[in-house]
Amino acid sequence: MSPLLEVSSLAVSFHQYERGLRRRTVVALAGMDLTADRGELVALVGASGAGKSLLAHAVLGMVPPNAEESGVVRFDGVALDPAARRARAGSGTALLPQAVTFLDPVTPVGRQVRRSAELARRPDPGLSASVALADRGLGPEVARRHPHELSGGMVRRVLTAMAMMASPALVLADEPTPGLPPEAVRAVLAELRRIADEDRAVVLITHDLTAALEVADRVVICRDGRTVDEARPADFRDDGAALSHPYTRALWRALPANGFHLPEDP
Ligand SMILES: Nc1ncnc2c1ncn2[C@@H]1O[C@H](COP(=O)(O)OP(=O)(O)OP(=O)(O)O)[C@@H](O)[C@H]1O
Ligand code: NI
Repeated sequence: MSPLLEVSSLAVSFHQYERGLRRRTVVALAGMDLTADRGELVALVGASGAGKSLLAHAVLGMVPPNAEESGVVRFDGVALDPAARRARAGSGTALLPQAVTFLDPVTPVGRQVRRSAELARRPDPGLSASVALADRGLGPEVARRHPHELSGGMVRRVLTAMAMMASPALVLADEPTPGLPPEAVRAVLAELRRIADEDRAVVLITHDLTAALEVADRVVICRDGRTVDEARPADFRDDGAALSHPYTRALWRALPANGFHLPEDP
């Protein structure tokens, strides 16, 4: 059976005009491959600029207008063009965004979660919003607050409550952990794991290989707009001898706990 999400040879380039009419093409994604099935948490790991967020935006059918896309994105074995992928966004596919800027700064968060419940056509949006927040340890007092009155961990929980309102089959979490204290990081990862265990597919985009290894079923490694390797968390151990790709080994050995070897080290 086909996996829920299958991205094959996805490429994205940007056309930029510089100094008058000279056109320059920047290849941002040069061949990304990724699958994620229901019940699976797949970590997409790679350095800054590797193309992780762009891949997520392409899956949502939302690459910027000056971009040109090629490759295939399938859902349940059916290739969907960007417009069809956009039609799924917010319902079948949810993005768990990186930033608090996704929230409206002047509206209490409870109202914003309620708005998501309305968009998801929940029969009782107010009740759905309270339950979704309460499930995440956020009571009515927190629902009345504005985004700037919440901790980073609380903001993540509000964003998750909003993203999950439509009961999406696929969740794309773009860097959900930076800037959070360790216990909030653990809570975010545990919630993503729970979401996958509810028979949804989760793609966790992160720089944080250590965090990814704690919860992922598979780790997909990308570099310079390409998928270079895929490994199982169990392969990341000792000196990395079980990892087949040199770049993956280098990422593993560069972790502080493994001695900070520079990627050039043998
Ligand atoms: N609108 C755009 N116009 C031109 N280039 C872009 C645009 N958006 C992204 N890029 C380029 O695409 C490449 C991939 O960017 P992307 O944001 O996907 O990286 P990333 O892996 O998510 O990095 P980070 O970990 O820093 O978030 C980068 O080289 C970036 O400069
Ligand atoms: Ni990114």
